[in-house]
Amino acid sequence: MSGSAALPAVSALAVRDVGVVRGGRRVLDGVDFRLAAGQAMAVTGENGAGKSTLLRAIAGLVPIAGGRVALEGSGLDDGPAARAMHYVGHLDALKPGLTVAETLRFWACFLGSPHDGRHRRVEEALDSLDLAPLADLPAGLLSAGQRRRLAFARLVAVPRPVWLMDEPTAALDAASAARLGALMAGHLGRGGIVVAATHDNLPGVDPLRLDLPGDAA
Ligand SMILES: Nc1ncnc2c1ncn2[C@@H]1O[C@H](COP(=O)(O)OP(=O)(O)OP(=O)(O)O)[C@@H](O)[C@H]1O
Repeated sequence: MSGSAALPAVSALAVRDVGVVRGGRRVLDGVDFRLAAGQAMAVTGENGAGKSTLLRAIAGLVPIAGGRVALEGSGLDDGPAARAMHYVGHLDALKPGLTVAETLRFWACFLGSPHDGRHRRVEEALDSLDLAPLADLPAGLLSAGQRRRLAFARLVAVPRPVWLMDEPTAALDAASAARLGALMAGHLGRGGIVVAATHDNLPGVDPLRLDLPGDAA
């Protein structure tokens, strides 16, 4: 397994008493946890409990109505720090006309640092998610599971310490889920942090658990 890049330092992700209001309704209330470098959290709860909302709030994609999100030890701990995080949601934002390799090159250039060996990282990303045989295929022709693998390849192409993953194993077959598990385990081993909303187990990872109540109202 590849993806051996050193990560920018983050000693912990602290989510302190976070609340979120959506559509005039309180969806999350008093969510509070801290993950140290190397730790993973599986966020569970019934449909509508707020799992996706929590990930998006941590990523700074939806406003929080109270509390705070901090990346300790990074110098970025005053509020959400998007450039230290990857958010991989349900909808894989892929341009259908770009090939798999072009997509990864675009991400590496657009999101990565100019000094972090972009070309090598793109090769690593193709390899890590078994995408090399699909490198020249337009993203619009990929199957659901292949699209998902391409979305996760971004995590390798652009190293960031915090991975926020919404239903990461959805649409993945057993072999791809195992690859993803190995990728997550490697990330944690290098001091990364993972928060995953999931109804399933996370293969190869033994996460802490946060079960959101069904109705925070
Ligand atoms: N843009 C929005 N505007 C208003 N309400 C929203 C919006 N997005 C989500 N919600 C509401 O927020 C609540 C939490 O939704 P969320 O998608 O976070 O749940 P979830 O736990 O991820 O669900 P699932 O398991 O079905 O994916 C739901 O009641 C949903 O209707």
